[in-house]
Amino acid sequence: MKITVVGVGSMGGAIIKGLASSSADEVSGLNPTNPRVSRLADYLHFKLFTTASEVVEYQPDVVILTTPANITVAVAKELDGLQPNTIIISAAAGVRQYELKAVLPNNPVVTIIPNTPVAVNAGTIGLALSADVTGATRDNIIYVLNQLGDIITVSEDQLDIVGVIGGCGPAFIDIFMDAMSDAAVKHGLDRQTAYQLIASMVKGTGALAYDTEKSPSALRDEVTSPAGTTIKGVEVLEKHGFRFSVIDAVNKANGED
Ligand SMILES: NC(=O)C1=CN([C@@H]2O[C@H](COP(=O)(O)OP(=O)(O)OC[C@H]3O[C@@H](n4cnc5c(N)ncnc54)[C@H](OP(=O)(O)O)[C@@H]3O)[C@@H](O)[C@H]2O)C=CC1
Ligand SMILES: O=C(O)[C@@H]1CCC=N1
Repeated sequence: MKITVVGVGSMGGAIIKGLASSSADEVSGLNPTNPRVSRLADYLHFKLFTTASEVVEYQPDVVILTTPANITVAVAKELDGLQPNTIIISAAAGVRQYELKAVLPNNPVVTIIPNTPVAVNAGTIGLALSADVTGATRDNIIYVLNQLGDIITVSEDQLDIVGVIGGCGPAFIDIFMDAMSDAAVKHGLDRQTAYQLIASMVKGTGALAYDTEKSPSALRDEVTSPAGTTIKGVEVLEKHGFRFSVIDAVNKANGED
């Protein structure tokens, strides 16, 4: 399958890395001339276009839109010569299917919110299908996204909150990990050992929750030994409003004033 990623920035680059490492497909990118992107194309060996008309001429089977959200509809409009069965997968946060359908009326359109771990095929991808996406088209979308990580299928009106948790979530976890590494350094660990320790701990915590399907509170209870060390730390997190900070970060990222 020919897959073209339009907009090779943080997200587009992560998707290309994920597809390049696992895919038997022909992956390409479109980005205005930019040395950073040229270097990535050389490194990962993908075909790089610099104009929409080159992509139209190339006739990919799947186009993944990862351009800045505010220009994504205009970028999609430039692709209006694509063959009608080219699947459009938009990753632009907040851009609705009807807006893309208005400029590409003949193409199947779905919206996703992926996250940067797609680069290592461990992504979380919120997917909103549309009513006209069925059969082989739907199967091809699932085939492409499955290579990048877990697919969470939701209705389009749920995609914003799925995007905040799954898409913004890695940044929130990164801040937590960075703070933990400062604490580890304060208590004598070197920075590299701290990073390795924390990344492993977060990976394992996620894997345990995922595999056992236990609730986070049940898993926390298994760690907090009576009169032990963990509960002392939990008390401090509660005292400083850690939970409220997390809930309110999600509120604000989801557009609440
Ligand atoms: N970052 C993330 O974790 C996530 C991002 N998204 C979505 O992905 C999209 C991109 O975000 P992100 O990667 O963070 O942003 P970036 O700014 O890192 O990437 C945007 C890319 O688009 C390129 N670009 C600009 N104009 C055009 C154009 N006309 N045609 C083709 N490419 C163009 C830019 O090129 P140049 O730099 O050369 O100007 C840049 O490489 C957004 O819509 C965002 O909502 C969704 C989920 C998660
Ligand atoms: O910050 C953003 O707007 C994008 C969407 C989800 C994650 N990053």
